[in-house]
Amino acid sequence: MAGFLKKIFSFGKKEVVEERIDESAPLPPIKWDALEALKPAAEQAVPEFLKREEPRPEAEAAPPPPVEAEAPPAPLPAPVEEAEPAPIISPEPDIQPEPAPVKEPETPAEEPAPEEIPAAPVIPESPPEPGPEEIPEPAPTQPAIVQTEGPSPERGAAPHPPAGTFSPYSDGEKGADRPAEPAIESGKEVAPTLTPSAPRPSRGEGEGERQREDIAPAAEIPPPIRQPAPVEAKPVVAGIAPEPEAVPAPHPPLDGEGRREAAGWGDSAGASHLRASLGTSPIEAEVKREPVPQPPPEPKPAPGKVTVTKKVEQRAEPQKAPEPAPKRSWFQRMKEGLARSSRELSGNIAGVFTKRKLDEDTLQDLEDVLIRADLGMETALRITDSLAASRYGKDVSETEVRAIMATEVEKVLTHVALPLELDLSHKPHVILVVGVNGTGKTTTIGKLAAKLTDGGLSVMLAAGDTFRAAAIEQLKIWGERTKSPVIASKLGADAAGLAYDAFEQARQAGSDVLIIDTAGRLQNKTELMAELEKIVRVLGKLDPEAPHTVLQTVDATTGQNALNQVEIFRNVAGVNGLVMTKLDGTARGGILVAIAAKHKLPVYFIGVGEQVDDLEPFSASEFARAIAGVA
Ligand SMILES: Nc1nc2c(ncn2[C@@H]2O[C@H](COP(=O)(O)OP(=O)(O)OP(=O)(O)O)[C@@H](O)[C@H]2O)c(=O)[nH]1
Repeated sequence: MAGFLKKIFSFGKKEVVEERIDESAPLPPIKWDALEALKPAAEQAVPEFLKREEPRPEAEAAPPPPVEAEAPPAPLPAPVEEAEPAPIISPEPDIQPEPAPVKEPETPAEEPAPEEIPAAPVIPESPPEPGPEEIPEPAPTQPAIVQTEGPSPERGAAPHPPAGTFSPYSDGEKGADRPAEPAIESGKEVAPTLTPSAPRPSRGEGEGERQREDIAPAAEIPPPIRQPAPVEAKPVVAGIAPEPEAVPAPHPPLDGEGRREAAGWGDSAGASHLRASLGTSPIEAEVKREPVPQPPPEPKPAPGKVTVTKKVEQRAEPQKAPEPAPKRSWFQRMKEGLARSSRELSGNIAGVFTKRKLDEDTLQDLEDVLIRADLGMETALRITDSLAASRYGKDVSETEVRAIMATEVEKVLTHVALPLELDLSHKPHVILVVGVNGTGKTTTIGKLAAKLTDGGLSVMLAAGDTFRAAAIEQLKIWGERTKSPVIASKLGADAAGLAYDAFEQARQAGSDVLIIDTAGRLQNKTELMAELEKIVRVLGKLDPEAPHTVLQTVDATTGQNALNQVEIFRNVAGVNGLVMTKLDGTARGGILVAIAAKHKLPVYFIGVGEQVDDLEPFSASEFARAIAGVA
């Protein structure tokens, strides 16, 4: 370098002296303060920078060129779209400038990311490299990933790591599919899924969206800031890294899969094609892992006993069937059925003898009470006479009156409380059952058949109630239950003819007993009663003594009308025995005493329920105590 001339002006002497500066001499220190003072504000050198920056906002035309040069990936939108018809690529350019580092926290599980960051630089070519380092298998995987990313021309334009890694990943398989594998192209599913805008929504759901969000702010960040880009690659890398099955990366695969599903790829054949063609089996593995639905938590065994085999199983506690309430005895049922009658009677008796000595008036009052209880005039007089004989003129308690009543009622009933006797010299012994509608004929037949069959007798049933189809079916049911053959005919058939046929068949079958049901009828219905008379007459043709037993069912709740019923049926059909039914209900049991006293007909059974074993032999004492309210 030439020497530096320094001119010194001497205003006094006007001498010009040229001194040659010694180059070797050290430069004097610059006095900045002095310079600043000397220079006018307009001449400041610093403004140059300011000027450069200011113009940017005004006319960015100037800056653009450098920007493009620096970050070609960003402006790529246009080229990207041209290169790839897929809409997926177009959005990518916007995303490239991502400042991913900020979002990374979203993918927490990816701790390895920081370590892999250094690998990021390699990413542009093969982003998944970090993965391979960790896992030996990655070799095949990397290429797959590369292809995926490769399709984005963005890379070619700009080696920017983030852009490259992102675009391929976001579009994922799609991008890779198209360019890389013909198989994919052939796949019908692939094309449709890629073309539609599906990828966008998928991104929104998946990683792509995150990246966008992250990127948006970063887009304006100057180039130097982009350096963190490699960091951005982390998520991508993480997503890819999991490809090797060994990598347990959780989140990234989710994104990938989410995209697939959103785009309609799912596990479809298209997806499989992609995998096969790309050889990204690891990715498959990842995708499969994540989607695997978590099995619903097994219900906790309830407190109690459990069985431990392969797993803990609740031991089903044997459901104890509710134990049927112990069946009350027939007497208890009868007693309860007669309770209303008994309470009413006892109350009335107590009312008669309250603070009163036994005299004619009290005896008359008692007689009225007993008659109103359906016991009948005869039975009432027996009771009052008995009471007067022993207690006349004395104080009498209600309890004493009830005791005397029980005794007298029993005396009345004892003569009728007889067991049913069957003369088996007659084959069959024919039992004709008659009664008013609904008094319990068919039910009583069933119960009786059960008793007889249980006793070893062969029984045949005849459905003589040809007026009601239900009655025929009802008897058949009883026949099945008691294993007794049932003779029946068409509805409306002649009942007498049926009875005759049944008798013959029973004879031929050698049955011990033939029980013939008849239609219910009111005793005042002359026609029906005539039919009943005809039945009896027809049976007598086969055996003059048949029917051997004529049972009349009497509803214990009927009241005084029962007396008339028995009267008529006895005259028409020759009733020679009674069955008092429904004594378990709200019975007016007193009528039984009246019937017994008047007609002196044997009472063979009482009905105390609807079940097969609810037919009990009649007991005078029990009935008397029950109706008198004596324990
Ligand atoms: N509580 C109770 N119900 C009875 C008893 N006997 C019969 N029944 C019921 O009374 C109803 C009439 O009984 P059935 O046997 O059909 O009377 P039925 O005399 O044959 O009737 P018809 O054929 O219409 O004349 C049915 O619901 C029976 O279950 C009994 O002793 N106690």
